This record gives sequence, structure tokens and C-alpha cells, in this order.
Amino acid sequence: MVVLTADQVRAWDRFTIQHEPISSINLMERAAKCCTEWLCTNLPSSQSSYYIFCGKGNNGADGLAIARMLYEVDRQVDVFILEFGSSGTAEFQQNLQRLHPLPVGIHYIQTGSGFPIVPPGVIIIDALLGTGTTRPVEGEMRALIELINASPNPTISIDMPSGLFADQSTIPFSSVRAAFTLTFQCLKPAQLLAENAAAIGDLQVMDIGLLPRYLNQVQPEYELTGKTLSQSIIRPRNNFSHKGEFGHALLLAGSFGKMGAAVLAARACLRCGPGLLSCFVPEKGISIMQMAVPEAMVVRSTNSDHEKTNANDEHLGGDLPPLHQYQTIGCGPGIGTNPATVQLFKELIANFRKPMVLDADALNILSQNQDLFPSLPPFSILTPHPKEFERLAGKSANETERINKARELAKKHQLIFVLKGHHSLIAMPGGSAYFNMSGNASMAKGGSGDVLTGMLTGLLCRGYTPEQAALLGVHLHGLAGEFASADLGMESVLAGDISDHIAKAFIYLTS
Ligand SMILES: NC(=O)C1=CN([C@@H]2O[C@H](COP(=O)(O)OP(=O)(O)OC[C@H]3O[C@@H](n4cnc5c(N)ncnc54)[C@H](O)[C@@H]3O)[C@@H](O)[C@H]2O)[C@@H](O)CC1
Ligand SMILES: Nc1ncnc2c1ncn2[C@@H]1O[C@H](COP(=O)(O)OP(=O)(O)O)[C@@H](O)[C@H]1O
Ligand SMILES: [K+]
Repeated sequence: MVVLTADQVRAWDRFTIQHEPISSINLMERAAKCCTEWLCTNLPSSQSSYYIFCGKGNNGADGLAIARMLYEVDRQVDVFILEFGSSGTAEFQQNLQRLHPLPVGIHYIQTGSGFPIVPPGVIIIDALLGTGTTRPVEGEMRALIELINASPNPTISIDMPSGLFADQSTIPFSSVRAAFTLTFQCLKPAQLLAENAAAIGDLQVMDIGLLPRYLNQVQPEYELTGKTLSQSIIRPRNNFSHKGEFGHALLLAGSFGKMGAAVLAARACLRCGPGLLSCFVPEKGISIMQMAVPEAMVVRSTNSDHEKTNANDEHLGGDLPPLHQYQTIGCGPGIGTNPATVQLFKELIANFRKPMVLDADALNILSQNQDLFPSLPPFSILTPHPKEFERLAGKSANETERINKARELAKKHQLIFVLKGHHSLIAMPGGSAYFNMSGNASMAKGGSGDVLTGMLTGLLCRGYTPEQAALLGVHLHGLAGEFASADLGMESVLAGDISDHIAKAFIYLTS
């Protein structure tokens, strides 16, 4: 699966038209046939009446072709064409001519008062605007979209919910809110944004047979993680290897009441293959860590130049252990923002120059100390959830703005950002960006992010490059969540269960 912009998909249509060769109208027939078959297979046959709303571009032309094909399989169809003043595209005109001889109701609507009332049980097909949406909807188009959204009837959008931009956020403007969107051939960037979930509904990708070789010549704006990419990254363990070849990781995690975050990160780290793991945790957390994760070592603060107090027992502080022995460091889960911890974090940045993983409170400390950004070791991986990213980079009006900010920061400071979410976005220092395609809502629980931090630390330590660790780690984390929910159900998966299913995810990728 690929994700392409509206312009790139249009170029793919043209490429197929030229090289298959196939006429534009016949390509549209293929698209309409896919949609009609999907409708007939997936909607109960008792729901056999359709109101199809069409614009006068090629999305509307799809709607007209679908109307004809639905009529041919005995569905009751009424078509409503929103008049824009233009005569419509050639394909629109051709499909309208093909529809005219059939006993299908064709209604032209111009004003709000001419809008139909959709009877109960009738399925709405939204073919007003597709990937050609270039400006916010207004006037009659907007009123019609509001009417569709106010109807309790199920709406199926063709290619895109009308009004939704294909390549970027639409917020604060409106669009159709569909139960299903039948999109053609590939994903469009806007279909991966959480803020569009309610507009898109259940997304179905229709294979309309565009020529695959076009993909050899296109540079996607976004790429996707997936099995093939992960498999190209994973390296086997040499039979004669010993633990010294897989590095020694250090985890800075935990505070009083949040030792769970440290334990979760440590366990997940160890499941990703490092040779050794040491955990630097507050005094009061040492026995917890030793008992919960016997495979990990614990290092303690030497607290050289200030008196030990209860507060220091409960938070990371004091002096860092010698850092030269560590391949990488993961810092942040559950550490809090106590002044002693802030000081420790500053010393960490000043003294460790290899790529590290920063999450949670390490990011919150960074937000309060933005001058540290240029000092972060290049190619470090930062894993903010939306709120943490807002603290780092300020408010964003919508998801596209947030993604663009992350991409700019990644380039400017040579860092890797993982914007966590349903489709986490990985922004690389070189400018490329990947949407992650694994994971599910069983992971929407406290501690899932701590598991990711541990995994990324483990993979970096194991010897993967930071880019490889980010791509493999984020994908593997989502896969582990999927395996966990397959075993335990969506509600009952705990963050620790994600960790316990990393093994299955690895086995899936390597078998
Ligand atoms: N052979 C082809 O060309 C194929 C085209 N396909 C369909 O073609 C669609 C794209 O068609 P078009 O490029 O004609 O574009 P659309 O049908 O999406 O939009 C039509 C026109 O509406 C205008 N418009 C943009 N924003 C508007 C707004 N807010 N309010 C009112 N008007 C607005 C634009 O001038 C645009 O060209 C795809 O989404 C897909 O449904 C598919 O059938 C695949 C094959
Ligand atoms: N609905 C979802 N689909 C896929 N992944 C999800 C979903 N909800 C959460 N996740 C993943 O779980 C992790 C949650 O991280 P975070 O919000 O930092 O949790 P915490 O701070 O409690 O550990 C992220 O990696 C995110 O991508
Ligand atoms: K549409």
C-alpha cells in the first residue's frame, strides 16, 4: 500500500490511460464497477434504494456511472446533480448521456429549497467532490453537505468525503461525514489523520487496476511502515555471537509512584535484543526494579555534592554514572520534573553524544529548556504524544500543521520525531516522513508509550541505526499490540501485555 497526494494520483490515472492504454471513461467504469460490487456485497439487500448526490467533476461522473450500474442490478436509484453553473467534465457529460435513457430519476438542484428530504432506509452516495477539492466548501455545496450530515441515513463517500482536502487538514472547515469511504487505488495523506476519522468512517481501498510501474517514478510525500520494510531492516543474530556484540543500554526512568513506567520500559527494552541493560532509578525504586526485572542491572546515584534527602530518594538526581560504557540511553518514562532531575537531564545532554531516546518527562523538561534543543545528540529519537508535542512546539491549528512542525524540527536539529497516535508519524532528519500502519485501540492505555521507549532503546543498543530503530520499533510496537489484542481482547490488553507480545511480532516478521 502507498500513500499519494491528489496530484500524484491524477498523474497515475493519466499514466495508466496512456500506457495500458485505456480511455479515461473506461477507467472510470472500472472504478464505478468496484464501488457497485462493494455496495452490493456489503450492504444488506433490504437496503436497495439510493440517493446519489453528484457534483459536475469526475467524482460526480463516478456517481452517475454507479447510478447506472446499481440500476442494472435492480436497485432503486435517484440522482441529484448540484448545479455549479459549469457544464461538467467530458466524462460527466458522457455518463449523464448513458444514464438518460434509463428510468432513473435525475434531479437538478440549485438552491436550498430544492434539496430533497432523504426518506428512511435510503442509502446516500456522496459523489459531490473527490480529490479535486481545492477550497473550503461554501454556499449551496456546504448547505447540501450539511443536509447529508443531518440525515440519519448511512452515507457512503466515493473516493473522499466531499469537502475534505486529500493532502492536508480541512479543519476548521466542514465536509461530509461518511459511514464508509470507498477510495481509489491508494491512501491519500488526509485519510491517515486522526482528526478526519469521523469524516472518513470505515475506509475501504478499491483496486481499480492503475499500472503498478508508475510507482517506480514517483517520490511519495509520505511513506508507510509495513512488513516488507521491517523485514528489510531486521538482522539475524549470528550463531557465534556473545552479549558484548549487542551493546549495553542505560535507562533513566522512574520516580516514587511511577516505577511502573520504568519497569515497563525495561522489560520492553530487553525484549528487543540488547546484550545488557542497566537502569538508573531513584533509591526508593531500586528493589522494585530488581525484583520486577531480574535480567536488568541497577545503577545508583552517587549524590556526591548534596545531602541525600527523602525527595532525592524519590526522584532521579545527583551524579550520573559513567556513561562511556553505554551504547545508547533511553530517558524519560516516569522521571517527573523535580529540579534535581532537570539538572541531571542537562548533565546527560552535555555528556552523552550518541543518539538516545527521549520520551515523557524528558520531553517536558526539554519544553521548559528549549535552549537544549541544539545540544541534543544528532539522530536522537523523540517520541511525543500530541500534548507533549504541543509543549515542545506550541499549539497547532490542525494535524497537518503539527506534522509539518515536527518535520521542520527534525530537519533543523537533525532529530527523529515520532508523533504518537493511531498512525504514528515518523519524521526523519533527512526530510522523509512515514506513517505507521500497525497497532490498534487496545494500546490506548497508560504505559503503552513507556513500552515504545524501551523498545527503541533496545533496538538502538542492538546496533540498528536510529532511522532503522525508529521504523522497526514503531511498527513492531503496533504489531505487538495487535498480537496482544488477538489473545486478550481490545479492552483487557495492558501495556505489559504489549511487551509480552513483542516476541510474537518478531517471529511474525522473521518467519
Ligand atoms: N479517469 C479519471 O480521471 C478518473 C477519475 N476518478 C474520479 O475523479 C475524481 C477527481 O475528479 P476531478 O479532478 O474532476 O475533481 P472533483 O470531481 O473532485 O471536483 C470537481 C471540481 O470541483 C471544483 N471544486 C474544488 N473545490 C470545490 C469546492 N469547495 N466547492 C465547489 N467546487 C469545488 C474544482 O474545480 C474541481 O475540479 C476522483 O476523486 C475520482 O472520484 C476516478 O473515477 C478514477 C478515474
Ligand atoms: N488507537 C491506537 N491505535 C494505535 N496505536 C495506539 C492507539 N492508541 C495508542 N497507541 C499507541 O500507544 C502509545 C501510547 O503512548 P503514550 O500516549 O505516550 O502513552 P503513555 O504515556 O501512557 O505510555 C503510542 O505509541 C501510540 O502510538
Ligand atoms: K465524494
